[in-house]
Amino acid sequence: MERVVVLDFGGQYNQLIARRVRECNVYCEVKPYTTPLSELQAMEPIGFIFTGGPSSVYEPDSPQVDPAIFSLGIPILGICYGCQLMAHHLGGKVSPATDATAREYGRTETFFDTTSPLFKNLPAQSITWMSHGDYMERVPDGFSLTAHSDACPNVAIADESRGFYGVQYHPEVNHTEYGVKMIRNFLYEVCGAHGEWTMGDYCKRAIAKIREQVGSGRVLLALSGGVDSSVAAALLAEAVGRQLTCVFVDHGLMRKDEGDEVEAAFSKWDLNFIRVDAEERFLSRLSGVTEPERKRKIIGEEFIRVFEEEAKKIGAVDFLAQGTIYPDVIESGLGASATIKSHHNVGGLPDYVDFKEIVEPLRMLFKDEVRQLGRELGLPEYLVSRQPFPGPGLSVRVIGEITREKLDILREADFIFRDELHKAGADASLSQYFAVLTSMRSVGVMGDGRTYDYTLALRAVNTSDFMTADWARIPYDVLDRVSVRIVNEVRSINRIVYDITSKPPATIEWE
Ligand SMILES: Nc1ncnc2c1ncn2[C@@H]1O[C@H](COP(=O)(O)OP(=O)(O)OP(=O)(O)O)[C@@H](O)[C@H]1O
Ligand SMILES: O=c1[nH]c(=O)c2[nH+]cn([C@@H]3O[C@H](COP(=O)(O)O)[C@@H](O)[C@H]3O)c2[nH]1
Ligand SMILES: NC(=O)CC[C@H](N)C(=O)O
Ligand SMILES: [Mg+2]
Repeated sequence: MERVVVLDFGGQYNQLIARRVRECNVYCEVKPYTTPLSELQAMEPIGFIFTGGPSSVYEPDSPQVDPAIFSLGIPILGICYGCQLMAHHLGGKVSPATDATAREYGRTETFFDTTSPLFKNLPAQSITWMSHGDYMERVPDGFSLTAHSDACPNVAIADESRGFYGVQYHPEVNHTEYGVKMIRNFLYEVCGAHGEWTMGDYCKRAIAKIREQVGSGRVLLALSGGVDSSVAAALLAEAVGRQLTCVFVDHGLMRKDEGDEVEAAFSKWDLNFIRVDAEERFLSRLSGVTEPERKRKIIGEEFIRVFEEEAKKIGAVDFLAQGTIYPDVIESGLGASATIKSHHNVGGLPDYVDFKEIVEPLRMLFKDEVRQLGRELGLPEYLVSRQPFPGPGLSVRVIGEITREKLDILREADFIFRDELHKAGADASLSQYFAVLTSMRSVGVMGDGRTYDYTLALRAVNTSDFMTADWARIPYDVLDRVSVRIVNEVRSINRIVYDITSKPPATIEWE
């Protein structure tokens, strides 16, 4: 299948670049810039995209590429740092911009040479989104200038004969008006893509691949009832039928009534389904643990131990399947980006796992692609469009030490928040919403008496990719109803706050 390799230099929007390419029906993968050239070549890409990144190419330890990449005859699109890197390697000069020259952040009116393949059929003037402090002082030989802004003469460069294109702005972000069209032009006009990446095709290929990997073996799927593992269940059931057993672990960190709801939903499917009550063992291992990464690692390990035990009971299970998706892999610290959180199913996995092989049929898909695949497989819309719920569950929503009592308080409060949002018809437009027990106490007054109780935080965000997010503007009267109900109906909470931070700088979950 035709593919593009996105070479990661540590930019914030790298996942977005990959998503945009896939939206244009071309498959792509993100690889760290340190990947050996031979490995990149073996992937037989039709094009490379070099991402942005925080470094400056002229610094001694800045990320570099094997210069031989420029002799492969494969087109390259460089974005920001990636553009500067290309210029630097091919004989141009990159320098820090002084105020007088071209340091640009944010929306920028930009002027394009529409005879360039990258800007074909686009307006000659539009808004781009910039974020750079360096600029190309000298453009390499063989390159022409194909865009400029008022502040900067060198906004885009091109060497059509070699298929090398560089842009100083970020075409992948929504603020760049025609960004996706420019990426599409690179793929179709420059790399000669045919657009082979569609969900229907992916579904067929994934089923064939699972059959080939698993043969007549038995598979245990870790099923949470969330979107990813439910889609994985449908896909695996299609591929290997009764060779599949789905194991749902009730770790005592679920939301109110969730365990029973998952069991009820999946008992109706034509599946081998097992619910394991593991509350006691998870809570006892988490007792006294306060550090978020430590909690995540414990949960990741305990999950695997439960799966191993269940596999022994079934007998002759060689394969452990999980609903891991691409952002789980990327966010767990692949490549040049920093590890923000260890996802229990990737970075949180213990060193030793007693299964012959792991099956992760969604490992290369983004969330919206998983939802699309679910629809392709005929899953009901309510299941496919649900808000995500993290594997470590409420353990990352009780700050610090987890106790049964705190979990119960949080479950009740979280239920009221979700219930009121649903009644107000506000839930469908939110990407994710939940309550957090901060474990902080403060003084209040109730029934003329002094209280010294917990502060609860409410969080609701909108996002398309969960990599960046904005806090949701929930109407005040809805927040008011939630607040009144929680302080009245849930004991031990006397103060409620609403989280108004975006991601970045915060993350969606509090731990
Ligand atoms: N309680 C659980 N029991 C069994 N497996 C689980 C449980 N929680 C998580 N997993 C496994 O870990 C994977 C990652 O969890 P994650 O929450 O990202 O996905 P999900 O629950 O399937 O979907 P969603 O992101 O929509 O919640 C799941 O796909 C599943 O394989
Ligand atoms: O399955 C999961 N295992 C985890 O360990 C995990 N941590 C965060 N999340 C979910 O990922 C999205 C981004 O979350 P953050 O902004 O908090 O990193 C949000 O949707 C979070 O709910 C997880 N999902
Ligand atoms: N966003 C980026 O890739 C920034 C690249 C480079 N460090 C600059 O500031 O110009
Ligand atoms: Mg989940």
